[in-house]
Amino acid sequence: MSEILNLQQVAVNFDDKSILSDISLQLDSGEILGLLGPSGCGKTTLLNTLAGFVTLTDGQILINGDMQISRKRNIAPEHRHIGMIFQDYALFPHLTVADNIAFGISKLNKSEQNLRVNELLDLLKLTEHIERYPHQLSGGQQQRVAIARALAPRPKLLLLDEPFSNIDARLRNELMLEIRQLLKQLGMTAIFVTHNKDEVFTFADKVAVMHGGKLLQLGKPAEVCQQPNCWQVADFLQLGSWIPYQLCGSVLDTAIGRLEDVSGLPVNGKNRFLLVKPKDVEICEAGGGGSNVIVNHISVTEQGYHYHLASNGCPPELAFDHLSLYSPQVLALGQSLRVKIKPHALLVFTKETE
Ligand SMILES: Nc1ncnc2c1ncn2[C@@H]1O[C@H](COP(=O)(O)OP(=O)(O)OP(=O)(O)O)[C@@H](O)[C@H]1O
Repeated sequence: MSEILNLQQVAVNFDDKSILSDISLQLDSGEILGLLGPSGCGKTTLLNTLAGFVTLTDGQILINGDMQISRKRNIAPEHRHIGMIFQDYALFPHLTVADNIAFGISKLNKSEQNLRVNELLDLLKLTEHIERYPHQLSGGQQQRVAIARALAPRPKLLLLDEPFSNIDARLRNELMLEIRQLLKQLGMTAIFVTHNKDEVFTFADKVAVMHGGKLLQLGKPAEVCQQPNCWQVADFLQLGSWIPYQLCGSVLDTAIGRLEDVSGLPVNGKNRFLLVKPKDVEICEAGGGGSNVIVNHISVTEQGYHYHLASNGCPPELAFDHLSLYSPQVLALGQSLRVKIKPHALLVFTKETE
């Protein structure tokens, strides 16, 4: 597979304030990258920098192996061969579906324009709406028009800023799968921004998790989920609950039990937390000792009951107030019980607390 995009130590400042720093990533032809991170971490700024709406402060961007962009060598957005789809689709309200799609290809002769528009109408199942205006379309149909418009100039790379945020939750999954299939069919390379980790796992081949203007981790969704490389990634992806621990030699103590022979962990100190995935917590059979947690919230989910547990009767330095447990077992609010951690696949981080 050929490389379409290569970012090397990209940095962007606004008014001398660092917004993006040291961003390096590569994307091969046909790959879909999901850019994930908390609000304000710089996702949209990164898309705008790639599209050419924001100027680089440092580093370089290489598009399709031959277009080199740096602070000294800027290339105008219209010459970058990049298509962009905005969160609100930004369709022209006074143009029909066909004219919206043809907007970026006005330099082609009329018959070529018509050929391309018709191809895209067909591909995106919009043919019956050809004469409609944006306000006469549903959110999903407007999104398809925006995609068709961005694809019309045959870009090398497609950028999508929160493409599913305006879509009804019930339709979202269906639409995501449909658009993913379409991009794959076209062999299109794409980067999309989202806050929603579930979207990334449905739509992306690769995930990039950002925080504070930096790229923290880049990898396949399953890799990032199973091996987050720092607490911010684990925290943002809500991979589990954080509980404090103390380490004494190779014995790790928590409010819900002791784990033996855990060698190679960071030495004891402040702000040491164990990431406990819900599947790694189990309820002890009766007679397994006194209670160590209390149920302080219950919700119903497709996977059974979701309980929030708080520690009960442990030293203050090991206390926690939120441990997730999914179970088909019926427990009452305020009920005390005993749980333990299954001693495998432990993830331990130094988590900075406010
Ligand atoms: N034109 C600008 N001038 C100055 N600061 C800006 C400008 N645009 C964005 N910022 C700042 O840059 C930071 C990153 O913003 P950006 O919109 O890229 O984040 P984001 O991750 O896309 O956020 P969200 O998920 O909320 O859309 C924020 O602190 C924002 O206030």
